[in-house]
Amino acid sequence: MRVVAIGVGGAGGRIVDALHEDDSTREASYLAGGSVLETDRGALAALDAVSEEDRHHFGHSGFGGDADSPRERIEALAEDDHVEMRRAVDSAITSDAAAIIVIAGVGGATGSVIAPKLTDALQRIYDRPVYAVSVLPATHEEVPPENPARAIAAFESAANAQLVFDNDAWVDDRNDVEDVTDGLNAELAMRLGALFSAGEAVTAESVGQRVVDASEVISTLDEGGLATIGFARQPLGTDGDDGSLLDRARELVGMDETTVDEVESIKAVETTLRQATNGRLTFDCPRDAARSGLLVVSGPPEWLHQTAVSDGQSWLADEIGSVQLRTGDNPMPGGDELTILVLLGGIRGAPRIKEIQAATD
Ligand SMILES: Nc1nc2c(ncn2[C@@H]2O[C@H](COP(=O)(O)OP(=O)(O)OP(=O)(O)O)[C@@H](O)[C@H]2O)c(=O)[nH]1
Repeated sequence: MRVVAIGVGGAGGRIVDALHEDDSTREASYLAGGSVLETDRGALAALDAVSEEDRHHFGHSGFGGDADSPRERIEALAEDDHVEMRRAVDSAITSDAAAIIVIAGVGGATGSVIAPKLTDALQRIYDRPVYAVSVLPATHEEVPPENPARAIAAFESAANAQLVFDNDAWVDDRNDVEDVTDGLNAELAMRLGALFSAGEAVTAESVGQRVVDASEVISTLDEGGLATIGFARQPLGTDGDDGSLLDRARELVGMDETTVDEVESIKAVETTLRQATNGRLTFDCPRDAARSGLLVVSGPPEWLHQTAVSDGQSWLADEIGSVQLRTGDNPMPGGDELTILVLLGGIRGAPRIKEIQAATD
């Protein structure tokens, strides 16, 4: 599924940069374009992969200079420059993109004010879904509580859904977020990349038996609310001293290079799926809070036995208690790992969000 990524503010810009990096490592590109809007010239200049023409500085109108808080200043700027901002990103939005994603750290003033307004403006013009990627601040950061609270609420009405990344789940409270942003952004970009590149097959051999196309991702996110991504990988090439899983599986079937035993495949999918679902999600929430789900199993075609995939689907359906579960496989000919991506959508009433909203009461 091809997407255009629009980053707003410091976090938004760096995450678009990381998506470009991730996209360049994939066999089939999912990033149709990337654009960044930022008030801080230094942060714009520090980006690597975003082209010069896709970096847009705003805030030069001088409005908001006498505002009481950074948030009020950005609100005044947004009022003055909103048409200019929307036009600035228009050129990145190409017709081959099935969706637009607007990315921001919602703890800051720029991201929390501008990104929901931009989402609303894009939603009015383009006839394709506009998703927010909201990065929540870690609890040990000192951010004005109204920034995340108001941004989450504004995205709820402006975006088709919010894919959430919670820094709190990923940053140790002894660390400053700014010291670990490269790792956080690479992780988020890898998970978004795994979601959007599923189904972007490059060869006939890599077309799955149950292909995940753009409409499956869109339908999963159609439940609105929040979404979170789980991910796990299992190397098939090395398995400690016992020889590789791949080798052992091939031995079981008489050294046939292209066949993998069904039982071995079922076990590998099950273990990896449990890690993806019960391990760290981009945003932690009770698994049964989801109203929709998407399971994507990727790996060498000989490992993607239909029984293994459908057993995995049954396990996940039980775990999340959702009837709206879509499943697909994504064959990677010649690959040496099995990866599982779980997208949970339609999440509402998550404890972490209630906490953020309560902080402003
Ligand atoms: N995951 C991640 N989080 C970040 C990154 N940079 C900042 N953050 C988070 O996002 C919040 C907002 O920071 P920025 O994006 O720099 O702020 P901004 O939107 O530019 O807004 P102002 O600088 O306040 O005008 C911070 O409080 C952090 O929680 C990043 O590169 N990755």
